[in-house]
Amino acid sequence: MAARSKIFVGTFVHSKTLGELEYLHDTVVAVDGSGKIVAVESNSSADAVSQKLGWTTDEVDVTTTKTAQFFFPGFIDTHLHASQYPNVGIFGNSTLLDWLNTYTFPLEASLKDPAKARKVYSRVIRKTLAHGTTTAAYYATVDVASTNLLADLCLQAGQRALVGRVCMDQLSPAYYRDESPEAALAATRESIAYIESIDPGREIVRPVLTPRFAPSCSAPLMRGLGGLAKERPDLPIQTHISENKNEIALVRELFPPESTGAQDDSYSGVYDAFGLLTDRTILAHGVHLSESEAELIAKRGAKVSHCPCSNSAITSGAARVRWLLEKGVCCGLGTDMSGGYSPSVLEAARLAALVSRHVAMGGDDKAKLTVEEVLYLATRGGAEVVGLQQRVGAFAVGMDWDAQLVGLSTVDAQGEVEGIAEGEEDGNVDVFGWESWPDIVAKWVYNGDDRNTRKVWVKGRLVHERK
Ligand SMILES: Nc1nc2[nH]cnc2c(=O)[nH]1
Ligand SMILES: [Zn+2]
Repeated sequence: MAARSKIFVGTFVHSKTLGELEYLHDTVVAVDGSGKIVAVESNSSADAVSQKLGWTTDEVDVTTTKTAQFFFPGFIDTHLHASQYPNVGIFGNSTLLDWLNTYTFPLEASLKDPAKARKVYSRVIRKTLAHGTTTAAYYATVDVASTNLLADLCLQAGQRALVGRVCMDQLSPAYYRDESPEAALAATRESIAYIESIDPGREIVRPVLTPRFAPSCSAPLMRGLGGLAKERPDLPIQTHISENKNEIALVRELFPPESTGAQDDSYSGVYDAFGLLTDRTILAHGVHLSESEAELIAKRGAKVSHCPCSNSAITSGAARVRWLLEKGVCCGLGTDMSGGYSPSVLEAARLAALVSRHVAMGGDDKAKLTVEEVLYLATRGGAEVVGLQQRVGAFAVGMDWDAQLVGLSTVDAQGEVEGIAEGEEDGNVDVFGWESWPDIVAKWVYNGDDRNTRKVWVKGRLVHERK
């Protein structure tokens, strides 16, 4: 049975460009039973739009914003490890390579247990949806069955997702790696075939080629994955790059240019030599890229997932987002759980703003990212990073309704939060009534959290409602 049509009325905020948010007031957005936006009309009414579309009022659900509420596009988390969710906040004083061995590989390996995988994956999907993440680019684990389970659970919960089986055949403990390059490629094909079988139209879930990072993959595995990427030009690719200085030194040691045929000894050159640096490639981190690497990435059209929470938590460094953008590299935001401690893209946006200020304090004042810019990265930028810019990230006719209803609290004359009943929680972002809309949005970015994410839809389906 087709879903009911929906009409949304009130204030809508979304990115027009990197530097500009558009505020649409007294606006009506109509969404058909397939989840597509079929009308965006300002200064109109639900009745007028329904009539125009030939919809009768009793077949339409209407949702209207209240004071200090607005619709915002769902967030796109361009990089996170579903399998690492139980470890959020657990990283001590570690840095990347010891963090992987101490905390990460043991947990990921343990998700071979289907009951444990179900428990973790069900929760991470619920949690990220509750934070407004409507699209997630997930890494699962090496294990095919539990990777496929993650795709099943995303589809059931209605979270749009790229789901990747992690390819890794070297430099991790023997209990957690692919047995050979051939085994890794066969397992990857198996997982791709399964994910494509459960959602052949790629409406909600799709597979993604996932070489963990160069140090985890032998040259034959990288070559095989490059071949698969060529054979399947429709598949996205995700990996890590240039996150940590010891990691970069390791890549230089493992892949000297004479062994790969690369032009130089750069990290980006390694992926490029194996055919993995493409316009479908999502590169997480990119903290320590050189000028020539950024230029190569831009030339290939590969994208960067900026992960400020992770880069700060495991002391990887401060990625220069403005510099990447000016080089013409498309960027989005990643929570990188559990290198990052938070499941929230709003937190990633806030930290992107703060980290950019640290870059600015290092002497490059124009490095500072504005509220408008970090929200662009969280939505439209992220959509481009994962290759879904035609479908999600903004409100326009022809795009899918992937959205969140954001609600802040309003303060009455006595300084009390309005509309809070006895026993209910108090507001966390207070709106006094005299703020401009840009100020309201800035307050949300710097003080908001999942308490403000009142409802979330993916492709027109209500997938989360805050009780
Ligand atoms: N942050 C992060 N970096 C990585 N590099 C290789 N694997 C990982 C991972 O799981 N997390
Ligand atoms: Zn990661």
